[in-house]
Amino acid sequence: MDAILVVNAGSSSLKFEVFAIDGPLQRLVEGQMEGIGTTPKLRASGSDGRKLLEQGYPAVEVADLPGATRVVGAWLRETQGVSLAAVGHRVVHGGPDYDSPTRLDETVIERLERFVPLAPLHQPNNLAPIRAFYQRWPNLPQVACFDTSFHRAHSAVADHYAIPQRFHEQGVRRYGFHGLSYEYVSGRVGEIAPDLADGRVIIAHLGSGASMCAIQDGRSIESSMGFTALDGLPMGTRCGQIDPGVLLYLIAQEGMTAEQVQNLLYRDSGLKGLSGISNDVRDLLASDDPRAVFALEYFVYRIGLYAGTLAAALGGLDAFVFTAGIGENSAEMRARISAKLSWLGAKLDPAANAAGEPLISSPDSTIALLVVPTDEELMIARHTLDLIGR
Ligand SMILES: Nc1ncnc2c1ncn2[C@@H]1O[C@H](COP(=O)(O)OP(=O)(O)O)[C@@H](O)[C@H]1O
Ligand SMILES: CC(=O)OP(=O)(O)O
Ligand SMILES: [Mg+2]
Repeated sequence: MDAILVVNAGSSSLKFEVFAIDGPLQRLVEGQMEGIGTTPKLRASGSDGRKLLEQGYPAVEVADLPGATRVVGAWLRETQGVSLAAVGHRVVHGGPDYDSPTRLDETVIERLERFVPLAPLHQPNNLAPIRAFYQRWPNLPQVACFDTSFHRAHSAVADHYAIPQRFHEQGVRRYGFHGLSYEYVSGRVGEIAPDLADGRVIIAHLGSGASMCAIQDGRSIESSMGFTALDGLPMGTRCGQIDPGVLLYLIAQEGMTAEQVQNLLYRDSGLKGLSGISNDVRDLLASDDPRAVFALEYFVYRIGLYAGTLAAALGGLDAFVFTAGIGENSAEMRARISAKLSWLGAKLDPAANAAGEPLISSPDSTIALLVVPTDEELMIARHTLDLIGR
């Protein structure tokens, strides 16, 4: 059977999904290789949730992402009887050049390498399986789908920092991320509530990485994230918006190196840094430690601030949409965030919120509140299929 493999590679895991393309796109398998380089374990399940595999591997066999790619590729071919027509990859940074999904070749891969410093936590991991597939199966079509593409039509004022223009020309721009998620969710909003398709909508992608996007007429006009996926909301381990003067202080007064600052801001900050307990909202909700309480209060407060900013960019607001791990699964967090939006006329329907229904606002709310599960992988599969002309 002809299929598309979708790959989303992180720092210690390789997530993948397989879609049949013989008829309409149909999800067949989803899985991930976790614990790469330490205690590798491959799990996979069918689209009905049925477990297909759970197997450990020696660390030497799956020492890195290329190793994980080979093991996953072999397992799919040998046991799942799929013949891959193409591989679609999530690539976090497309820089200034790539405003749409792109067929990968040597030249494109080389260009994407240049954006590694712009997304040090994501880009090298995204590129490793691309290279591994390219070496092993050079004729297999591969497509890069970028987190940044959906935001590339931002106005010049939204795309700039107030530093000399030459930096903008070098690529120091406010890109925005999570674009595949926003593209999918905004499409779903138009299906669920057609009157919102040309409305003013804020989508809050609240996962371990978190950002918010202002959408007008189905297009992104502003994002809480900028040059890198560090900006905007505080996240599991990332700081979010910070005065650049703090960085100068860390370097000049604390004598920190660039690498130390990078680790501090990407890995030891956010909810983890504030609470000293966990980066996981579930742990913080379950804790009565005042630091856990404070970290969540801070998170909700900052989401409220960005709602104001993005509503200003939109010149008003018709809907606020929750998505990703926290947004889809935590009624408690949705309730706390919605309370911060009451000045915008938001009123929650507690029963609908508890049920996680798509529409969770009450009839007298002046803005619609929605919960829309994201599906970045389906978006990648669709783009990949389009690009290989099937
Ligand atoms: N029931 C829940 N309540 C609160 N937070 C949750 C719940 N389920 C998942 N999360 C949060 O979602 C985060 C992961 O979101 P997800 O969108 O899967 O992130 P990513 O794809 O970036 O790894 C976890 O860190 C966790 O904090
Ligand atoms: C861009 C980004 O933050 O991605 P993730 O949420 O997957 O970390
Ligand atoms: Mg995610």
